[in-house]
Amino acid sequence: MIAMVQKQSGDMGASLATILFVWTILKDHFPSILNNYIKKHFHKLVRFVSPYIDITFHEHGETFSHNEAFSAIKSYLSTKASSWASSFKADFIKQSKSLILSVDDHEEVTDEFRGVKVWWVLENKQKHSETQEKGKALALKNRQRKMYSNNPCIDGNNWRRWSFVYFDHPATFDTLAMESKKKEEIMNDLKKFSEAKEYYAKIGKAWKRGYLLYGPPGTGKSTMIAAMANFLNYDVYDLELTIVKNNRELRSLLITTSSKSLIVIEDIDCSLNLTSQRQSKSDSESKSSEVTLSGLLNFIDGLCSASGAERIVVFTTNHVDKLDPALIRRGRMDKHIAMSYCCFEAFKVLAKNYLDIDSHELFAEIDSLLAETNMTPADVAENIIPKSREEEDNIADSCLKNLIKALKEVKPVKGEEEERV
Ligand SMILES: Nc1ncnc2c1ncn2[C@@H]1O[C@H](COP(=O)(O)OP(=O)(O)OP(=O)(O)O)[C@@H](O)[C@H]1O
Ligand SMILES: [Mg+2]
Repeated sequence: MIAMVQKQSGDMGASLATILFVWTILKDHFPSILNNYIKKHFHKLVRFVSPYIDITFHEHGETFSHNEAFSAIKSYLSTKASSWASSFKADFIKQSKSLILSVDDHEEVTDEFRGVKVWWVLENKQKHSETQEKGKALALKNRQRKMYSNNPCIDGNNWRRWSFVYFDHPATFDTLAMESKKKEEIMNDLKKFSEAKEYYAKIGKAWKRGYLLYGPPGTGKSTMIAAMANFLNYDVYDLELTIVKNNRELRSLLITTSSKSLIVIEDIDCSLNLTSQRQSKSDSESKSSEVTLSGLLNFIDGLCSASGAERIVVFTTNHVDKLDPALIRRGRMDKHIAMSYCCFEAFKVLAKNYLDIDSHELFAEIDSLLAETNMTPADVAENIIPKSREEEDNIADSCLKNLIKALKEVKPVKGEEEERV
């Protein structure tokens, strides 16, 4: 919003007209370098003789906060505008229950304040707001992210629900050992989710997505969570259910999580033994924790519907078959991801990470050994880490030989053809 206030009148206005006239002639007849030079001084001159003062009121302040002055002017002008302007915008203003009419973009409203003439113009500076949006996104990207863990509730009044450390996990999808097709699918899914604010609002669903990561220990479930958080630039809330006493506490913890966060419940099967059998147990048997499956599900379902905040809920388990079907049904856990033993493609990611090699003469042998062996990426990684200083001369060679030896020691699991990572 720009207010042009009349400073002086008479001669000054005439001088400005003359300067503008001369400027038009100069512009057409001088080369661009000279043109720039004249331009600089021309603006100084115009400012000096101009009979007006321009005052700009931005809608948002430097810190992207809303400028109260802007709203006040908007309301003030709505009373004036009706007699001057012919094109209006109608909207709500904070703390006002009724609809406010305001001047449309570029529409001018003339006003007089203590004998001084003021022209008000609403200017929609698209570029400026784009810059603000970009600035906001950059600030969000560069903020230091946090990893929270919940504290037990000892004194209800002074309960510090979450403690945090700065989140600085190096895992990314690049370093995650997994088939590239599968990785891409997950990345696309995450990206789609993070850009779907309007879609969730349209269908009236809470802006959240549930992931279930399952697989044997050491297959990269926790590593995947770190990669997801890094990919999305989210905070992580590591929710330890075993120290949550009841549903009330659980709710209180969940509603204090912030937007753009991953809420993680690791080893969901062990956390509370939330299985069908558990539900049928009597209250006395399950009083160590009163968090119930239905409580957990309700909060997860209702989570963020009030605030419209963006959250991803991740459960991990080593035993997917032990989980209550209600907990993992589609719609609740939207995506089920099997994390499994190391395949050759996953091994190549690890070889690149740990040894910085893309190929090696021993790769073919490793390929066929991995195809008939169940070894986790954690074990593969452990075997290709250089163990001693002597290995430094030919690190890749000796580390790959270590791995081959270890693979040969692991008995092939016949008939148990599990899906590989
Ligand atoms: N898919 C993988 N990609 C890269 N590194 C991995 C992968 N899987 C395991 N690792 C390595 O092994 C270590 C252990 O893996 P991680 O903690 O992610 O396994 P997990 O599946 O969460 O195991 P658990 O079920 O015991 O919690 C990691 O720190 C990482 O170095
Ligand atoms: Mg883990």
